[in-house]
Amino acid sequence: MPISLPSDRPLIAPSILSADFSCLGEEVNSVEKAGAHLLHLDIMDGLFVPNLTFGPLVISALRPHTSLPFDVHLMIIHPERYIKDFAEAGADLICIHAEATPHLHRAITQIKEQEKLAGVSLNPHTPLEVLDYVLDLLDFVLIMTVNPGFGGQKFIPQCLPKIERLKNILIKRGLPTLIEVDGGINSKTALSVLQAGADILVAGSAIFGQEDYQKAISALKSPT
Ligand SMILES: O=C(CO)[C@@H](O)[C@H](O)COP(=O)(O)O
Ligand SMILES: [Fe+2]
Repeated sequence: MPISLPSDRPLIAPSILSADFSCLGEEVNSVEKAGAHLLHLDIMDGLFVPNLTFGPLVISALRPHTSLPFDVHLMIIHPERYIKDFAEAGADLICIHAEATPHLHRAITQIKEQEKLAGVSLNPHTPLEVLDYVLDLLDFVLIMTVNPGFGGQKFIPQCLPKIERLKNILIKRGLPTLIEVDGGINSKTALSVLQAGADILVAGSAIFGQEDYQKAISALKSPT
């Protein structure tokens, strides 16, 4: 059975991309204690995005350190090659990019066969229409509000109407699919993203870049 997510809104998913990699286990414990709901893990292959991060080995090493669900954001070409590996390493949510495979339906099916929550991510320029025929299969859609590849980038406000439109489509189609938003989320940008309809906020630098993780997470939960 796929994991059940908490019913709170918004759910906060700190991205460890901005954490101190020399003590990742401690960093993960700290955000868990500070009120995070999920742990966001950014997987980059140096091809789909111009950066490299880590693979399933790091995820399985972190798994015993926390009970937070693992939200794995695959920024890799042909993600279907590695879905089983990430599922076995401890992923609970697996998100692939629509732009990274010509076989989106097949890749989504593979995630579901692993009994994980399935998501598809869209780059800032990618229209929602690519999801037309798979939307009812998805547990969540991840709307990128920066060009993927790096933490600490500036939020792209032109993506806000896309979140609003997606929310309306989901309501119209009666789908329970969650909207996750990733990139440049901080206490200033969170409000407009939530007003547009986001359910899950990913934040790297706005949490791990701050001294007080609890304060940073609270500010995202109820931005003003
Ligand atoms: O997927 C990505 C970047 O490609 C993100 O998850 C970033 O790690 C978010 O970092 P901030 O923009 O919040 O600093
Ligand atoms: Fe991400």
